[in-house]
Amino acid sequence: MSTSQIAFLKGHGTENDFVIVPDPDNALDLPVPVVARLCDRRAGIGGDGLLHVVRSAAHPDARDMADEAEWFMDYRNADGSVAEMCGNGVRVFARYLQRAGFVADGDLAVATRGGIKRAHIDKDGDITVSMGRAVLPGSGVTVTVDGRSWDARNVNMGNPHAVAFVEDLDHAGDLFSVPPFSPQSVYPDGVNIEFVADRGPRHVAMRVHERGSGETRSCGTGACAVAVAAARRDGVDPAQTGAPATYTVDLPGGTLVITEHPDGGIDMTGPAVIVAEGVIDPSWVETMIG
Ligand SMILES: N[C@@H](CCC[C@H](N)C(=O)O)C(=O)O
Repeated sequence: MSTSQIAFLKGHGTENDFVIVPDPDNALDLPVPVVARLCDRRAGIGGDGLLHVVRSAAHPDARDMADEAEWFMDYRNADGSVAEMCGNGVRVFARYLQRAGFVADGDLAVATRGGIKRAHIDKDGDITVSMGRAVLPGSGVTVTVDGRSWDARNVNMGNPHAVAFVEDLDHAGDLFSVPPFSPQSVYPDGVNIEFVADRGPRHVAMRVHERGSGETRSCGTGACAVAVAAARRDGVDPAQTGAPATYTVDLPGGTLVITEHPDGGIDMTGPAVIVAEGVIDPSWVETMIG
């Protein structure tokens, strides 16, 4: 990482919070320990993840998307690991670009490791992201927390999820102290785990334990996985009925509205807020990289 002044912002989407590091030319090296320290809530700035904002043409993982999407969301989890996609992250990323004057209100394409995602930005309102289709591999999985196990649905939203329906969200126990377990063979690269309880017709509540971040107050890809799993459990499949299905998903940090369309495409709508901006102390970075 260059040790000249490095700007950052802090933002969140339904309280899934991110350190945002604008770096259009991809000039910064962000090794795992530096990302982990920036996301550290006591020794760093603090966040569930980091959004490295880079022009697609300047990043090897996004160059082939540059014609369609000028900006690449280089997403990292709080432990510094790379993830394919972050739904709340795309909304906050779009809000940053709008606020910085890089894009106007309206429609925007964002390159991610999970492909190009299209966002629609209302000036001061919510942001809708077209998240693509869910893949539901047939295999059932088991989620175990603190000695208790639940059958779960395997759902891939570009990143892996295991969705378990529970009677009471408190049954998930203290996810902070006892990370949920799922079979390694099904998820060799780890998994995000959602616990879901019914709240009403097409209305659910969830808690999530995120790969690379622990329990967070919201997860956009997780909410999409939950909505699709709940729909199939309810016997609802827009591909069969030809009608879109909308589920309201309550999370500890807010509410997301998820619509699955007959072509399988999933839209996620929710807020995105920038709360602060500042400069990272270059001498602090030097102590990390020696
Ligand atoms: N919070 C995100 C998901 C972030 C990535 C995830 N932890 C993973 O490793 O797959 C969201 O809003 O989707």
